[in-house]
Amino acid sequence: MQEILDRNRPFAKLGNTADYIPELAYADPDQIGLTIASPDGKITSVGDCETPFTLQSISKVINLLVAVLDNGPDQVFSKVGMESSGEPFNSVSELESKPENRPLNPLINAGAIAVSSMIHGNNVEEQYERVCQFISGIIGRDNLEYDEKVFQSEILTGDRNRSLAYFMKSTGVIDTNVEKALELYFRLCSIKVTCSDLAKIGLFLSTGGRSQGQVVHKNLPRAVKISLSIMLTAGMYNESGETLLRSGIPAKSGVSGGILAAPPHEMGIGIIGPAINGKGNSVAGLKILEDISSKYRLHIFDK
Ligand SMILES: NC(=O)CC[C@H](N)C(=O)O
Repeated sequence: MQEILDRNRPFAKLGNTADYIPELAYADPDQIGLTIASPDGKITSVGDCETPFTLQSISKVINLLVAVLDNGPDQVFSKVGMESSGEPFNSVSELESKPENRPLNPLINAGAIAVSSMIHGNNVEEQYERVCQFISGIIGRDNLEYDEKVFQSEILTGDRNRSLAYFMKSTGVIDTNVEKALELYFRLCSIKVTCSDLAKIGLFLSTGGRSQGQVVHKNLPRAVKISLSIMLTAGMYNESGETLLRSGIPAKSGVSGGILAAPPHEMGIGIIGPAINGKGNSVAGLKILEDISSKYRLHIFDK
């Protein structure tokens, strides 16, 4: 693992920290960390895995799981599609051109905002707490919090997301209060995690939704299967096809530079590298994922 990390460290120089969310620009572009969680419970980390970062779009996977458990897949996918995307993650034109204006999938911004709005709860606080409890149950710590500065930064500058959300309200995809839906979405994107948290979530997904060997909700295996399928085809936005070719692992990126990966039945992987490329994916992180895939023969078509 150390060798893979060191070999790929220089790739960070080819990327930049996200600056469209101003607060994210302060991250250290040279931070690189990697954690693997094995099915026997062993957690192995190399590099800078202590510094927390915000979940950003990785939260979209969790939100999808909770929304599917809350509403059932039929209801969720009556509002949001399940296709992969050739457009940037915050594309407006794509949303406008789709039949019934349904977002293409739950992992692009429009789809994720719509999915968040379907999470049960009487108010944003309750919805947020339910998602946090879900994550806490997986990672085994209940002191989760969100980064207030990143959250405020997104609230202040998130007009592209706001326009996606208001458009979806106008077409009936969102049928709750738009500002509340956005507040929840931004809060969930701002939850602070570490590489080992991501690796534990990855392990949970790769084992079909088990925590300590137990399936904690009878509908989880189905919800996990749905999430992994969409991560495989759309988890890296308009770089998902190339990532599928190179790594072949269900994975989800975030603009803070995190990558969550879940090779089925194998392990959970958490990676951080805040220097991202133009498609919003960690440059060194993608390289590390590819090397791990080849080292441990994790490509789904290697089997
Ligand atoms: N790709 C991402 O991580 C995007 C998430 C970010 N919070 C946004 O909405 O723009």
